[in-house]
Amino acid sequence: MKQALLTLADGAIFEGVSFGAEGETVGEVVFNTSMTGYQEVLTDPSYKGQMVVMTYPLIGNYGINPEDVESTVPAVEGFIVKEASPYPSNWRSTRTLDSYLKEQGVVGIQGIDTRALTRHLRDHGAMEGVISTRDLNPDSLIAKAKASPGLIGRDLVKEVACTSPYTWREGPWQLGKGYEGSFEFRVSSFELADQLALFPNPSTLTHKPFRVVAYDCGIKLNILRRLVEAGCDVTVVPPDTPASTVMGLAPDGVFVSNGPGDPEGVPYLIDNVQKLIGAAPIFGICLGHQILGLALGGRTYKLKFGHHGGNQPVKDLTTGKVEITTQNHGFALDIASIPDKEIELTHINLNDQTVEGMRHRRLPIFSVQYHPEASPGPHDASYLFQRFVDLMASKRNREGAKG
Ligand SMILES: NC(=O)CC[C@H](N)C(=O)O
Repeated sequence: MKQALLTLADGAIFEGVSFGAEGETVGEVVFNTSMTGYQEVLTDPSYKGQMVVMTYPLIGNYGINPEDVESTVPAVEGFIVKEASPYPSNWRSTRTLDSYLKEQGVVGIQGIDTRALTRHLRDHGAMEGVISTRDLNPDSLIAKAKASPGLIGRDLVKEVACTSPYTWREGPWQLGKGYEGSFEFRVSSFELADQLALFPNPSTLTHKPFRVVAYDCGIKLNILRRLVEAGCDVTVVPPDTPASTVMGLAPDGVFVSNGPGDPEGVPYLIDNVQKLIGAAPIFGICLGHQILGLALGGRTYKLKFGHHGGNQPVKDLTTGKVEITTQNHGFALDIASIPDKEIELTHINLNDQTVEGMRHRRLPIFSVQYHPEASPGPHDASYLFQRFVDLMASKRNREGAKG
């Protein structure tokens, strides 16, 4: 067993054992309270720049399968667990967590007191850390953690977002069937010919499916699958795609995805979304919600340790219902800072009363800070995909009535 060290920027030291890849890695350390779903956590692109400590003490017990990923490669900078199970037991498992992390080059550490680490992060806030199997000198590692760049102001979106557009037609996973439909990767420019290839013939456009253009800031695959399930034909575009190009695709609606890091680090996307306000129905999830808030002239700020896990209680103020939600964010929106007084708070977090959702009273715009696509986690918030479709349908009906 090879020794590994985790140090935090404030001088805290945790001694453990290497698992996954050997080496050295730096990132902001955050804790995730999901009991299962470690594959989805590892591959959620929003974790770029961060290392995750799982609070559940046994991780890896149902192994790794090729289907439960939220992007093709892991995004986490490092993985921290109490105990990594070497004996997975599940009919879908094809390998161990340890061998997967080794193959993917993700540095992990196990055998540390993850409860103590989590309490430390709760008390002192999420902070930079280093895991190393190479350098076991605590002072040198603490210095490296202190010197690391952190998340504030950095554009991590460009490291995980697509660089050319593609269409997506695959629906959610079903027992006995797997994923429905096929995912088509299309590298194209936005010339007119491509637009016609990307979307059905204009004469059929008044019927389903709804044409959605999704800004990819590191989009989780299950969001795309849930949009398809709700009746959308999705074209995914890079975050620097100009608003005029998006409108040139004549979308029924625009989606703005989750993504890593500080929302203020992606000013070009804020600018694009600002130009789309009032032009098309818009739905934002997580980073997309924060970007929408910034585009509306509001402000975002960093939470002390954020919300990461599948057990966050949220109240929908429009229905009075409480839902248990999946979350993964370290920044939040200050809704009071939005000058447009037509913006309404729709969802709050019942643990700390922070903003979890908003909508515009007149325009077809809404967003949530949490993850209705779950993956991993509860499905209580699936209705939000239907809300998006309903907004697009009523816009179509209005336009149909006019025409
Ligand atoms: N999942 C996300 O989209 C995260 C949004 C943003 N990076 C945050 O940490 O708040």
